[in-house]
Amino acid sequence: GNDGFTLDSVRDALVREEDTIIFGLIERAKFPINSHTYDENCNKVPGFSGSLVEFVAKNTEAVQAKAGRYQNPEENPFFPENLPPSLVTSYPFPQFLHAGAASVNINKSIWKLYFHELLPLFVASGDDGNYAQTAASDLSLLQAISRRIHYGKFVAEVKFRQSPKDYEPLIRAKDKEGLMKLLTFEKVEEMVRKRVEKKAKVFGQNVMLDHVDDRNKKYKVDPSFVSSLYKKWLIPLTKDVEVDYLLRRLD
Ligand SMILES: C=C(O[C@@H]1C=C(C(=O)O)C=C[C@H]1O)C(=O)O
Repeated sequence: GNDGFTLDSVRDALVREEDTIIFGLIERAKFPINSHTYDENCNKVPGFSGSLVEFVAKNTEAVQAKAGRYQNPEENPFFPENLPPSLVTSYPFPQFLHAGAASVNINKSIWKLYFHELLPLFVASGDDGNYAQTAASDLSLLQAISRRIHYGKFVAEVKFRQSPKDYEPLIRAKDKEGLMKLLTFEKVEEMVRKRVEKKAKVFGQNVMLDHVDDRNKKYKVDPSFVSSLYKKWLIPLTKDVEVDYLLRRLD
């Protein structure tokens, strides 16, 4: 069977993940850039080589791995190297994806994209010393973004099962462009872009008790940044994951 996965259900999961991403952006934007978090020559941890954010991310992932986080095929670690095994009994997650799914992990590029391009676009300059808190909010936002993008595996599996006869020849021919075209729904993408801009306005407004604060509209993250984040990065990367997954689908 389909283990309850349908095109509607996977799209609903992506819609709900938008909330997590937008709240994650709002939470990270509470702090200024705090560049010492990312500089391996600052906040040195004895015995650890790397920046504070790497220290927090690797150690947090290790704890979460032991507690079973990566037993769920929706979750992909940023530092899979040397990750400890789960210490707990696994919940029987449905094995909906093809086995090749495990080798699709673009978190290294997501990590670089986030720190080099995205972060400076939505946080203020400055330093308030909250480096550990900053690293923790970076990681939870990165995890939400990564979950969204890698959910492309589920989207692709649903689409493949709906019309294998359309997908199989393109997969055999390794026709990436043809696959990209077949899995793309422009209308859906346009709705996503509009909805996340609206959510950024609703979630990021200042809530006043006795009046609507519409004189001095200042949102906690810029709604047009959120829509361009989806347009330029999150949607294209989700589709890249869909294509990568499909290319392995008949192995
Ligand atoms: C995720 C899907 O596949 C593609 C990617 C989309 C996205 O990343 O939001 C939206 C529509 C499709 O072009 C989908 O069809 O829902």
